[in-house]
Amino acid sequence: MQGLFEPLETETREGAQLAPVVLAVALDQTYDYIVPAGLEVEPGCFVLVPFGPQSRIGVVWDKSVGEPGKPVDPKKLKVITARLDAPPLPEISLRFAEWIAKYTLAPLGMTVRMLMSARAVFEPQKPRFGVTIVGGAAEPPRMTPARQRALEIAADGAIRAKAALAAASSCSTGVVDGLVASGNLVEVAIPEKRPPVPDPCHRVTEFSPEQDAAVHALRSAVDGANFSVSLLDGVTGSGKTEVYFEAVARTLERGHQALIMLPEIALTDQFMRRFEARFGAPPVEWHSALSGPERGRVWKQTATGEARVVVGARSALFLPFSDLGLIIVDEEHDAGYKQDDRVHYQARDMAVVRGSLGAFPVILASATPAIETHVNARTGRYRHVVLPGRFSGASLPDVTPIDLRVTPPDKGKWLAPPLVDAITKTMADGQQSLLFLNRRGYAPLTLCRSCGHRIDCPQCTAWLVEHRFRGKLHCHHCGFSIPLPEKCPKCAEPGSLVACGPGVERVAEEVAERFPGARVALLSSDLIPGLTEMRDMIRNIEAGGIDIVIGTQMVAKGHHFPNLATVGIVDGDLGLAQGADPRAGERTFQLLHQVTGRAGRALTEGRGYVQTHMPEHPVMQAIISGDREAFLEAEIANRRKGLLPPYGRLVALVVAARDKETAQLVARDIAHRAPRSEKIEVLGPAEAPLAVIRGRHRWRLLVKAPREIDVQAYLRAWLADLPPLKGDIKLTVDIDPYSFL
Ligand SMILES: Nc1ncnc2c1ncn2[C@@H]1O[C@H](COP(=O)(O)OP(=O)(O)OP(=O)(O)O)[C@@H](O)[C@H]1O
Ligand SMILES: [Zn+2]
Repeated sequence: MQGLFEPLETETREGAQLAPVVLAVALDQTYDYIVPAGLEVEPGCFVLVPFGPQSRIGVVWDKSVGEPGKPVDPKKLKVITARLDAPPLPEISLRFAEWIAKYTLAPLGMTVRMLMSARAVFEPQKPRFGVTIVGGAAEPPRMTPARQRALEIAADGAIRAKAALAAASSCSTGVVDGLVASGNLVEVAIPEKRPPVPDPCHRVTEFSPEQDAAVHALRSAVDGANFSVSLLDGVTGSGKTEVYFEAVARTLERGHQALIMLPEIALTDQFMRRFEARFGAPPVEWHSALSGPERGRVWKQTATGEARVVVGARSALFLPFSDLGLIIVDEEHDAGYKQDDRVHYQARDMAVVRGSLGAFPVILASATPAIETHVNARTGRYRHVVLPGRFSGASLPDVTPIDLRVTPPDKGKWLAPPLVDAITKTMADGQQSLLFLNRRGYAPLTLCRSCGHRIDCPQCTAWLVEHRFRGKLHCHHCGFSIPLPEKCPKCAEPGSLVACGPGVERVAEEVAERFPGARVALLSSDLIPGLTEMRDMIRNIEAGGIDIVIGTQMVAKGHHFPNLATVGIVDGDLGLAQGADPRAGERTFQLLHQVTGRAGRALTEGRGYVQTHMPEHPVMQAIISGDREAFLEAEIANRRKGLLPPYGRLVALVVAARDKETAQLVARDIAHRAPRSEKIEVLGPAEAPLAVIRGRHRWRLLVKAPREIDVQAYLRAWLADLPPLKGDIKLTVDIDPYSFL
């Protein structure tokens, strides 16, 4: 790509060559810097520049961006300090950063910052040194058995770290040092490990006729060598992964890199193994559990093209791929693709943008596609590739509602008798059960029986959640925590506190009581120390070492547990109460459908049970009947009528301040200054449902615009005219919001 760059646009002022630079800070423009004589810079390369009193890293841009304001006095121009060693960003990364900044209204510097997500790349590299044998050297003057062993092992000519050689020859590193001193070994830099290369022809998968048609459609999208979006819409267990692997294979054959995005990369051990079985080598992983140096290595390997297939979380989209030719967004409906921090972007949508900028195909895969994606497939904007049945031939699980009004659980218990019976029977059959509750901890509320006090977070409008295993009360919004109190913090009555409602820990407690012989696994992100432990646990479940799995949403996604027969949803109504969220119904449907879809994937029969107080609710009806199409029709009709996405566009503005009145006044003032428009509605301000987070009071505005309106232009005009926000007041702009709290 770099060859396609236009020559750098530079001006000459008083003979100096200038380069526009974007700094990775919250500023929306380039700054001109003098390129010192003898230094070569090109667009995309990283430079160190003085900025105010500091030194900062910036990216040389290929044109000036933003309002440079008054021309800078040439005498005040500063000089680039140095060019950094990191590979330059390809041109497409610059265009991508600009696109996202424009779309999300984030400053360009902040989207550029996302392109620099591996700090190690920009730090001076300390090469690691190892030792290797010196051919033809004379025997060391003093030969010991230890020296002998070390030399025998080193004889193969490999480069090893000193410690590794010492360990292999059961001697101390002192022995190795001695051999370096005697000239028998020499210290050399250890070359960076190259990632193994996936082989598109490693294994030939036999496909069913239905799968084969889908494979064909996706392959031809790759062969089209142009931008297209395909929705791979297949029921749970239909083999979407195996099918899209063929698109990856084709991309590799054509010599391009591929990116597979997964919502929960920490849980993808199974996925990695399947990839390796298909391609003979693992993909390169990108996620938050990587160490700093690992991140640096992956970042570089995507730039050099050594990384052929990257599997990553949403931030993988910002890696500097030199020749990306395919993006797959698996579980494309997953709300985890929306980033609600700093730059508010929806990674699935930005993957589509990246594909269009790079003129290559994008594949969105899901068993429960987002309404937006469905509409795009129906209108023909996306290709619709369907896998209607499970690969194993098994049918989708039957889902039975358990009406909690009719058969409630015993007092102080959470599993209703029909669900308990189902688990008992499943255990007797030697099969697995899964209990799903999307709530971490033991109980969501701790109440004083004596004075009625509810223990809440001092900094947020939220109750503290009891985590009994860790003996703490926790705020899930700000991380605040206190040890479990023994008496009421308000009335000081000892022993008066009671836990209300269930979290997964409490369900686990009940399961242990009811099924004393069962082997139980509790999967909740806060209870598992790390990636390795998590992967071990998943493998154990897969291998049948567990009878009852209890988990939060981390068990809902993507797993394939062959022996799992029964899925019980402890609280089916949990996601439906999110008042203002237009996606609450859709999201609940997706989650419940995905969870029940874990059952009966390899066995002939799977069963799902949903505990609910409202079995007649349309979402419950859709889950129970399995009639996805009817549910979609109703949801799509609702969206159309309400001008909700994708028929209309939403933007959330959130004003936050330490002082409640200030937040409200500022929000009102902002609303008041909204430019008049016949077509655009500005709703609010209203106090946010989560009225206080981390001690900041929050007020929300919601902008509703028809699809065809350039809502960014409207917002830009509006925001440009606002008086500067004083003190600690913060305004967040969230285009296409997913959170309405
Ligand atoms: N053609 C095939 N040959 C062999 N095994 C297959 C084939 N297709 C699917 N499978 C197996 O069937 C199981 C389900 O496939 P897969 O996990 O790809 O489905 P999925 O559609 O991605 O499911 P979900 O949406 O529930 O995650 C896996 O164990 C997979 O290896
Ligand atoms: Zn809090």
